[in-house]
Amino acid sequence: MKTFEELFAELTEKSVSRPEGSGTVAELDAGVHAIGKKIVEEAAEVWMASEFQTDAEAAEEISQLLYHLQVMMVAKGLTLEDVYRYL
Ligand SMILES: N=c1c2ncn([C@@H]3O[C@H](COP(=O)(O)OP(=O)(O)OP(=O)(O)O)[C@@H](O)[C@H]3O)c2ncn1[C@@H]1O[C@H](COP(=O)(O)O)[C@@H](O)[C@H]1O
Repeated sequence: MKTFEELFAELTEKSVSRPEGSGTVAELDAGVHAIGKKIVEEAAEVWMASEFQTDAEAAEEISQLLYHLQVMMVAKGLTLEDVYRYL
């Protein structure tokens, strides 16, 4: 179990250290366009799971959407504070 902040710190570190086999590194290398498509795909899965599947499945899809949003933040060089200031 990890928090939103802990995941962001992990992804930021991986974007620098670029460990072999990291899906995050591969996604960052694919670029903003590809990450954006992944976000749209995961958002649709959140909608479908929330409307038609179990709460646990909805929660899992939401976690995946949050992950891909964080990858976009790292790709754009945005910090948590850059986003939190609008919450
Ligand atoms: N939380 C996540 C996470 N959520 C979602 N995903 C990715 O997003 C994909 C979404 O799954 P789908 O159900 O859409 O499966 P899919 O369509 O078959 O996925 P693709 O083949 O299209 O990638 C997963 O296969 C993962 O590749 C994640 N990948 C990594 N993390 C965490 O990010 C950290 C860094 O991971 P690595 O960079 O892989 O080391 C670790 O703590 C991981 O637990």
